[in-house]
Amino acid sequence: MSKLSPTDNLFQALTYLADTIDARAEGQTNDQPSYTAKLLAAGPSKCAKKFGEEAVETVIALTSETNADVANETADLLYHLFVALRSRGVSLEDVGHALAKRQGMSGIIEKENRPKD
Ligand SMILES: N=c1c2ncn([C@@H]3O[C@H](COP(=O)(O)OP(=O)(O)OP(=O)(O)O)[C@@H](O)[C@H]3O)c2ncn1[C@@H]1O[C@H](COP(=O)(O)O)[C@@H](O)[C@H]1O
Repeated sequence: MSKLSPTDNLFQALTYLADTIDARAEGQTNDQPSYTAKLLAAGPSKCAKKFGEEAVETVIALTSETNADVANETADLLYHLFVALRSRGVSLEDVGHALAKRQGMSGIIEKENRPKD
């Protein structure tokens, strides 16, 4: 079997994480207490708050900590984002569609073409 590229690893890790969060949301555990289930049970506002806390920790790492710290904080951030999305019923496919619509479009031109208030 051919070796996975770093991109394949990231994709597989994100897919595995999303599937695990889905499983916890559906009550599947591995006979250990589940942090994901606890967070989801607390509701979307709590999930959003935790995501915000992790975002601040990621900003601090980006501005003043090591690259290894940045990678770890980013992993926390992605986990909490996925849980927050699940708590709101927004799927990764929904996010994928939003990203696909933007492909090939300059961010500067998109901003210039936004409806004016
Ligand atoms: N990637 C993660 C992950 N990243 C961070 N965390 C947890 O997020 C929590 C954040 O830490 P905090 O100190 O902010 O949490 P806290 O103080 O308990 O939070 P509050 O009191 O504010 O609610 C810690 O308990 C971390 O272990 C994660 N918990 C789970 N996962 C993944 O989700 C899978 C399922 O986890 P369980 O749902 O726990 O089985 C795991 O196998 C992992 O793959």
